[in-house]
Amino acid sequence: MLSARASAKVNLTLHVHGRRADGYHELESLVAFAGVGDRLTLTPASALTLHVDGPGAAAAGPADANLVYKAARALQRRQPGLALGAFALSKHLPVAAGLGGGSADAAAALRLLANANALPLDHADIRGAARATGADVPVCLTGKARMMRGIGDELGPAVALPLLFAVLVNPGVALATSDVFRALAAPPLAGAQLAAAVEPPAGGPALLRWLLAARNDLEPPALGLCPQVGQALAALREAAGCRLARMSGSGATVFGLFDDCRAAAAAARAIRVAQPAWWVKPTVLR
Ligand SMILES: C[C@@](CO)(OP(=O)(O)O)[C@H](O)COP(=O)(O)OP(=O)(O)OC[C@H]1O[C@@H](n2ccc(N)nc2=O)[C@H](O)[C@@H]1O
Ligand SMILES: Nc1ncnc2c1ncn2[C@@H]1O[C@H](COP(=O)(O)OP(=O)(O)O)[C@@H](O)[C@H]1O
Repeated sequence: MLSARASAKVNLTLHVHGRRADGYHELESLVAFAGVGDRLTLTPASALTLHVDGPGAAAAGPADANLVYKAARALQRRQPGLALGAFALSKHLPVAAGLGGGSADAAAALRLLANANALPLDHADIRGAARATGADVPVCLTGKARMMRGIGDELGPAVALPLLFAVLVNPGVALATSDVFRALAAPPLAGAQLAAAVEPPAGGPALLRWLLAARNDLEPPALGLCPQVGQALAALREAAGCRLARMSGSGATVFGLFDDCRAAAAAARAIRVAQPAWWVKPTVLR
């Protein structure tokens, strides 16, 4: 049996440049990965199957619509002789949460299938299957912090982040990515003057200044659709030692960055006491 971690993705920044003719949006985002996630295993078998359990299993929807299947089928179309097998997904991340849980699961499926079939991860068919499965899957496949551009298909070099002590807070409301982009009502991309690609600075203080000067353009429309995003941001901002609080992706999960792991743990404890129904996780982003 092969096993892979599917780590939550956190968009430390997310700038939307505009809407393309096909409805997708070009963006620029510094993506990092958290120490919390789902777990996927693959046991050799002649047929492709998927069993889902864990606290998020029901919210993830029917197994046959799972992104694990979509990724496996996308790779099988490109590699007809692909050895498949029985997947088991332990679903812990909140669903439709801006943490890319489904994309992380799909990327984990591609990593396991690559391993089982002796395919290198940078094989054109693995990369093609990732792109065909979802905009966030290519970056999740790499699992390393980096800038993501285009609609998620253009990836910058891996970025060595300093230790980022964080708390992730999901206020228990599912937000569909497409609804948040629609509410943004971004201008068409055609004619937009795109600035040259920028890489984040190395080093803690410079990186924090750079992060503070950046934003998540999807936060205002998400706040309009889901006021609980504002409550979760306020809870983080009130916590001692919180340097930055921002929404990840299309929400509703927000993250706070803290001076050290004790401050992050204390903030997580206080938020859990005040909001026992929320999903609250202290973690390190890398
Ligand atoms: C916004 C981001 C930021 O990392 O994350 P999430 O909030 O979903 O985690 C991603 O770009 C989401 O990636 P992913 O969730 O894989 O998107 P997809 O399944 O391909 O697209 C879902 C829907 O989102 C919209 N969409 C997605 C990506 C993009 N660059 N422009 C878009 O307009 C489209 O309406 C699309 O139909
Ligand atoms: N393995 C999966 N985990 C979570 N959601 C999944 C999965 N497969 C398919 N989905 C569907 O994908 C949608 C987006 O889920 P998710 O990836 O959790 O969103 P987000 O990227 O906003 O965190 C959900 O509506 C869900 O029904």
